[in-house]
This record gives sequence, structure tokens and C-alpha cells, in this order.
Amino acid sequence: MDEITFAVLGTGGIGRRALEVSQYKDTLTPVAACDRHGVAVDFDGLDVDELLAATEGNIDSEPRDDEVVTDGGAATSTAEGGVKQHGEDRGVVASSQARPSEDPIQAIIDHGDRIDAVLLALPNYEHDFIPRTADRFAEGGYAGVVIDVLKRSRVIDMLDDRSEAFEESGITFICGAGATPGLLTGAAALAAQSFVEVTDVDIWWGVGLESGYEDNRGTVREDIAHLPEYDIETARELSEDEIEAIIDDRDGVIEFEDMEHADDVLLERAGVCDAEDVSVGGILDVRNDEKPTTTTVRVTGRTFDGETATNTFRLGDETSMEANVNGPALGYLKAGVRRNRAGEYGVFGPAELMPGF
Ligand SMILES: NC(=O)c1ccc[n+]([C@@H]2O[C@H](COP(=O)([O-])OP(=O)(O)OC[C@H]3O[C@@H](n4cnc5c(N)ncnc54)[C@H](O)[C@@H]3O)[C@@H](O)[C@H]2O)c1
Repeated sequence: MDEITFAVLGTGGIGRRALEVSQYKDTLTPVAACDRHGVAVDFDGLDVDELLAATEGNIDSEPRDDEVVTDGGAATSTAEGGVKQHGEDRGVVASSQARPSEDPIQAIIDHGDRIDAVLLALPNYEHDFIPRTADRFAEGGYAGVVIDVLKRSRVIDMLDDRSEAFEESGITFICGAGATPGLLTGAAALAAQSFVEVTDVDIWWGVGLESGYEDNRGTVREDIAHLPEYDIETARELSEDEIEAIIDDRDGVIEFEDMEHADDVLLERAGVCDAEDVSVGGILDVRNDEKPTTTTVRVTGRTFDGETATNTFRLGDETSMEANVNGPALGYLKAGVRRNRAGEYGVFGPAELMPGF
């Protein structure tokens, strides 16, 4: 496969690791990265080691009320929380390759003709943030791959609504392509191949995050929004202290049931099963690196010759969340580029990039 240039939007917990993992993937060259403060662009390839060192412990993941994100305005804030900062500059601007920008996303769109794929490692505190960001790429004349690792089911419909616009623009949009949804959705689609009818898909994940906790505060906040007492708006408003209190109350271990994870709609749109037959839950432990439970996908169905069985896919307990999100995200990115170069545009989920059902 020819070289692929790609950009990462968001150099938080996920985006930084995507850059790191890309160094182990053939043909991928990171040429641009941004966060809410600035942007780094280098078409000879970013110096990932320098960028990671500069942003180590320097992620600004606190949600912003006063942030203007989609109309070309500045991403500014008066909030001081959520930043573990060293040196004078926040986030990516601490890298010598980056410069401050009033509108970092636009700066990347402006270079779009030299970027094959864009990985959106952005937060999802407003459900339409990623769809609106995608709109900006389409309106800015971008023609390439856009891929996200978002979790929420309802956002997939919002992206589907844009399918025609993406097709007209020459955009191949891959949605929900992290771990869950993403790797585990793809695994479910593969496991389903033994069956003529799938009756249940049960996804159960375990994440141990002790040493990655500081880097993944954004993800933890979004996960809290899946607890029955919270939603995306109330989770967005929580202070860091309130989040710590929620974690303390549970001795560092948070269990989730019936999560609104897009694995359900992504399996339905790939024809594997009905969305309502998919359930997602899991356990997050922020005080241990060891997974509190083994991540499994169980797909139950009926074979053509009348048997009922459950195919199970299990992740090794040693694999980290970062490995299970970013390896698949970059793998799906490459699959997207193949489609894009073959002239296939529109919206695709991870299950559709597996054998058809
Ligand atoms: N599918 C999966 O398996 C999976 C797993 C983990 C995380 N995620 C998702 O990945 C996303 C990112 O998580 P994270 O932990 O990296 O979050 P984070 O808060 O650590 O990082 C978000 C980054 O986005 C940047 N950003 C925010 N607003 C911006 C703007 N307007 N312009 C430019 N940059 C902006 C921030 O500066 C930061 O660098 C979340 O939505 C999370 O739910 C998915």
C-alpha cells in the first residue's frame, strides 16, 4: 500500500497514543496534529517522540463552556482546571513543532489536500461535536478519510444523515472505530459468520487504568455519563473534585450496565442483528493496572443446520485500553484509505469492513 499521510485532531489520552502506535504501522506518516490550543504540521512527518515528550502530563481535557468550536472562532477558555501543565504552554503548543492557533481544526482543513486521513480523537461532550466537525471538513473541500472513535449510539444516526454530503465530497467516513465500539464490534461481526441468525451479542469489557488515569481523564468523565444517575450534560459539568468523589465512593471501581455504546446500531446497520439484541457493559478500575474483568464478546446464534451456539472472542488481559483503541483505529483508518482510493465514499462502521452477514 502506498504511503498514507494522516492527521490527529485532539492530542489527549487517545490522540497521543494514536501517534505513538502509528510508529509501529507500515505506511502511516503523521503529518499534522492539533488540540484546542494549537497545531503542528510537517509534511516530512511529525517528530512524534518530541511531540509526546512535550505533551507528557500536559493534556488539557476539561470541558469548556465558553468554547467556540465550529464556526471558525477561537477555542478559548478561562477555565483553569483539568490541565496538568509543565512549562509555559498548554497542550500541544508545548511542542516546538506546534504553533498556537485561534482555530486549529481549520488549520488542518486548510492543508486537507495533502492529508489522506484524519483521526478525530476529540471529546464527545456535545453529541453533535463530531458530526459538526465532519461538516467543516466537507464544507472545506476535504476529500479523504475521516475516522472517529466515538462511543454513543445516537451519533451514528447524525453521521448517517450526512452520508450524501460525504459522498458528494469524496469523504469516506469510518465511525465508531476504537475498541468498543470498534475492535469488539468487528469481532462480533466476524463471530456472527457461523450463524444464519444472531439472537444476542453481549459485550463485556474490563479496563484497568491506574498508570494511565491522568492521561485518560477525558474518557473517564465520558464513561461516568453512562452511569444511571448522570448524562452527558451533568457529566460535563462535574468538577475534577466531584469526579474524584464518584471514584472514591466506588473504591476506584466503576461498573457499567446497558451502556449506550454504538456497537448496537453499528451491528444493525451491517445486518448482523437488531440493535436491541446487543448489550454492552463493563468495569473500569482506575486504581489498578490489572483488568478487573476479562473483555469478552459473546455472539449467540443459530447455525444453518439447526444448532444454537455461542462464539466467544476474548482479549488478553495484558492488552491495555490504549492498545485496543489505537491499534484498531489505525487499522480501520488504513481500511478506509483503501476504500477511499477505490472511490467508495459515505459512512461505514467497523462491522461493515468485516465479512458481510
Ligand atoms: N471507542 C472506544 O473504544 C474509545 C475508548 C476510549 C476513548 N474513546 C473516546 O475518545 C475520545 C477522546 O478521549 P480522550 O481520553 O483522548 O480525551 P481527552 O480529553 O484526553 O482529549 C481530547 C483532546 O481534544 C482536544 N480538543 C477539545 N476540543 C477541541 C477543539 N475544539 N479543537 C481542537 N481540539 C480540541 C483537547 O485539547 C484534547 O487534546 C472521547 O470521546 C472518548 O469517548 C473511545
